[in-house]
Amino acid sequence: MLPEVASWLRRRTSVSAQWPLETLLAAKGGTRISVVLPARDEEATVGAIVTAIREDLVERAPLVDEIVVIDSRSTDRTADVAAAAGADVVAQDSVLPEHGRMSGKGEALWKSLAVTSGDVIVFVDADLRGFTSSYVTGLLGPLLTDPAVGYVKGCYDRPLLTGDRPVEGGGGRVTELVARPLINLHWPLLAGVMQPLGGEYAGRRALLERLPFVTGYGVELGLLLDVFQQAGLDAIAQVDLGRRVHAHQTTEALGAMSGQIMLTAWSRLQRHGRMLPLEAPATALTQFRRGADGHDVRVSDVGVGERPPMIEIPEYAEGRRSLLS
Ligand SMILES: O=c1ccn([C@@H]2O[C@H](COP(=O)(O)OP(=O)(O)O[C@H]3O[C@H](CO)[C@@H](O)[C@H](O)[C@H]3O)[C@@H](O)[C@H]2O)c(=O)[nH]1
Ligand SMILES: O=C(O)[C@H](O)COP(=O)(O)O
Repeated sequence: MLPEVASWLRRRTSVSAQWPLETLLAAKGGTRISVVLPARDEEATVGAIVTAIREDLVERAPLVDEIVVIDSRSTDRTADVAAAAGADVVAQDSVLPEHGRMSGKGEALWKSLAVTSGDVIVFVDADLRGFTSSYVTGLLGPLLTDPAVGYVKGCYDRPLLTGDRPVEGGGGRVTELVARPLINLHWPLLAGVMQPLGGEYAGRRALLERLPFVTGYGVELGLLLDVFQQAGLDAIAQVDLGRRVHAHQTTEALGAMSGQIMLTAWSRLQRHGRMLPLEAPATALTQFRRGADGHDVRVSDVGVGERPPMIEIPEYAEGRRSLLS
């Protein structure tokens, strides 16, 4: 391991228990905090997550100022369940409609910047099981107590739920098979980030609004690489949140996610001058399924789009200016 990585790990890794609520309340001062949950068809889990945050961090202690669920074109009761649990629910496509509709998780997160007011924003996936509010307090710890930190990633143990009992350490397959090797190959200084794709992280608005957001599942890798490029390793911290259990996607779906991750990495290699300009990679992914007469071919487009930094959107920038004046 590079000495810089070992040093970063020592200085910038903590565990959520190190950040008790009293410490955070004392450090919060006038900092507004938003929690954002992107959600597509998460009626089974979103309610319990919103309830835990509302009860522990809004009602019992005034730490979180708003909980916003971005409803990402759900076809189930996600919006109703989230609203009943106490979240402000915003339909992804109702935000900045004049800027069109892109799709996927990254689009939901980008749009969340335009409808929240926090100085610090905490993102939490809406498909987590066994969620506790210590996820949120843990992620807030370094941000509320150290002005040099701008971005905090969660890390955790990730079991794979299959059959009767979980396979410990078996989850996070795209992380282990695609993202981590890519990061170690091209961005070795980021090798200490234990869960680069994890969906639980927090950042300062002043930083997030200056970053482009990749659509789809490239958003986490894009943000991590861009924060590193713009703010440097020391602006990043990570907090051990314990264990993370979520709904697993099929291997086929993870293949498409991996394609998006690789294309995102490729775009940053080009943009950050780490690779000679080459012909753009193809975005068609060919996959196979056993059919009645041999193999059925499925071709999907795993190309990712990109939204510009939110601060470049006139409607948003105008709102920010009037807030600050
Ligand atoms: O179009 C979409 C797709 C997903 N989601 C939500 O985003 C979160 C994560 O999506 P999910 O499909 O559960 O992703 P995972 O399979 O869990 O993928 C992991 O890896 C991805 C790639 O880095 C990250 O985006 C995820 O946060 C991380 O959990 C969930 O709340 C989804 O409901 C949306 O809001 N819109
Ligand atoms: O983060 C990942 O690597 C992907 O979401 C896959 O996770 P899983 O292997 O736990 O389903």
